[in-house]
Amino acid sequence: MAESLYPQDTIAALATPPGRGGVGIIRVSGPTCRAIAGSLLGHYPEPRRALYGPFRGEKAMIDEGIALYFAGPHSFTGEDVLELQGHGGPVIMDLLLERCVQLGARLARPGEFSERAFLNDKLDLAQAEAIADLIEASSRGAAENALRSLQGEFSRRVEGLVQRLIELRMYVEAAIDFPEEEIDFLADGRVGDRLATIQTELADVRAAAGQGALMREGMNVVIAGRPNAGKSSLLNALTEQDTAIVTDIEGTTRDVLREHIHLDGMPLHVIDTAGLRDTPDAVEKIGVARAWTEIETADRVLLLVDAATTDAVDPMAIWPEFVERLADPSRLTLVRNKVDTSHEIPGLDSSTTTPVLRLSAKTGEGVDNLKEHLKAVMGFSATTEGRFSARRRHLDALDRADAALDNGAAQLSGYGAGELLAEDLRDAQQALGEITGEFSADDLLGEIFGSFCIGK
Ligand SMILES: Nc1nc2c(c(=O)[nH]1)N(C=O)[C@@H](CNc1ccc(C(=O)N[C@@H](CCC(=O)O)C(=O)O)cc1)CN2
Ligand SMILES: Nc1nc2c(ncn2[C@@H]2O[C@H](COP(=O)(O)OP(=O)(O)OP(=O)(O)O)[C@@H](O)[C@H]2O)c(=O)[nH]1
Ligand SMILES: [Mg+2]
Repeated sequence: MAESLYPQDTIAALATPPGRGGVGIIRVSGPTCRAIAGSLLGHYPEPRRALYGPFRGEKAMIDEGIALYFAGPHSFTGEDVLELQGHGGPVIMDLLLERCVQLGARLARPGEFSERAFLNDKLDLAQAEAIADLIEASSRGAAENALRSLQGEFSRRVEGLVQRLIELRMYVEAAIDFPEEEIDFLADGRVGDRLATIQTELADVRAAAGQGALMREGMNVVIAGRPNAGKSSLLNALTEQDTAIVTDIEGTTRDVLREHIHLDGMPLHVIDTAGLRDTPDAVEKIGVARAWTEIETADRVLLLVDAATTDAVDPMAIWPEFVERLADPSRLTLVRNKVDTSHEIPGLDSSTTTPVLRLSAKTGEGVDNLKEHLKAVMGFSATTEGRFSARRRHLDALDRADAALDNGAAQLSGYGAGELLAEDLRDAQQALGEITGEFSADDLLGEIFGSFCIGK
């Protein structure tokens, strides 16, 4: 039986997607696995050896399938694990699961297998999250990144940083504790040098994690503007599909439309909105309010104007109220549409404060320039080297570690306060430890694993 730090009951769940499939797998983990296997199969299975035979129900045979047994701790969860690979029909799977429950298992919560693997030190938290990211990956690039994180690429880099921080803390704390040794560590450039090295490495990890999070989550781009500017036409041009209704009637689009595309593997969520105007129409009013909600939360806002209506390239000159309502105008790109009629040269003009893109949603000229521009503003680079998947939670932790180190560096150069430096180093270490789950609150674990699918 598994020697688990956390003695647990036995859990069971369908590991394959619900519905019909060639094969369906029920996974069971916990101390009663062996007994369940004995009752179901008629004898105890040998670990890690596929066993073909009948799965017995209480009275009648349930299925003829393959059983796989892993004796803890050499299993995915670190506990005893039994897999029942049967014919993939919902009735058979239900009967098998019900039988496991009769024999002492309970139904697993979402993510509970991975949670046990984490609690039994089979995976750290970043690796466990990478499993979910791998399953949810929406592009090859995202899947490759998740696999690298699962294999420990991200964790190793974080742990490397933690190791260096520990060494530096020991040095600084020794100097505080034994002032009589007269290690004037503040004058001693080594502390500053080591701190700077850690900061550089942290900056590298942050950049890589930022790319990883971008590949996982993508960016929200909202197309906004007056009625008839060509917003829905641009959505269709970007997705290369006839998704949105396009007419020359103002107020055609009322609902928010969302489409998902990829730019070199980066997910792009393109959002078409109702044309912004004051209107007595109750339905259109709601559409305009929804458009604003999207504009306020987008990563990037494309303010689309019909180039025939204005020569201006400064959004403040075109529509000051719009710019003022944006919380952060640096998210804005001005798109001058319909260059096929205005005869402007399509492409990006970044000589202005707000970047200006000229294109024609109708002919498609300039649309590729827009795609390049979107990748560039998100800092997306197409190299895959050294990349790994990361989540917002990880970026937050890296940001906090970075802020603590910045503080520490200021203490060192400004006041020479060793105690305060030591505290900042500890804070940085703590923040990094949250990534791998070395320090983690129960509610955080609940939140992370609760978002996994059942059977994972
Ligand atoms: N049938 C099946 N396929 C699967 C899984 C599974 O649980 N069952 N996995 C589930 O996600 C993934 C594979 N992950 C696994 C990870 C560790 C171990 C395991 O037995 N580890 C032991 C032995 C390691 C070894 O022999 O090198 C250990 O860590 O001690 C098994 C599956 C994908 N494919
Ligand atoms: N010549 C030309 N016409 C365009 C271009 N883009 C859109 N149009 C036309 O402009 C009109 C309005 O286009 P839509 O895409 O429906 O505009 P919209 O901004 O979504 O309009 P609302 O949904 O009403 O807010 C249609 O007749 C389009 O064919 C373009 O690049 N060139
Ligand atoms: Mg529209």
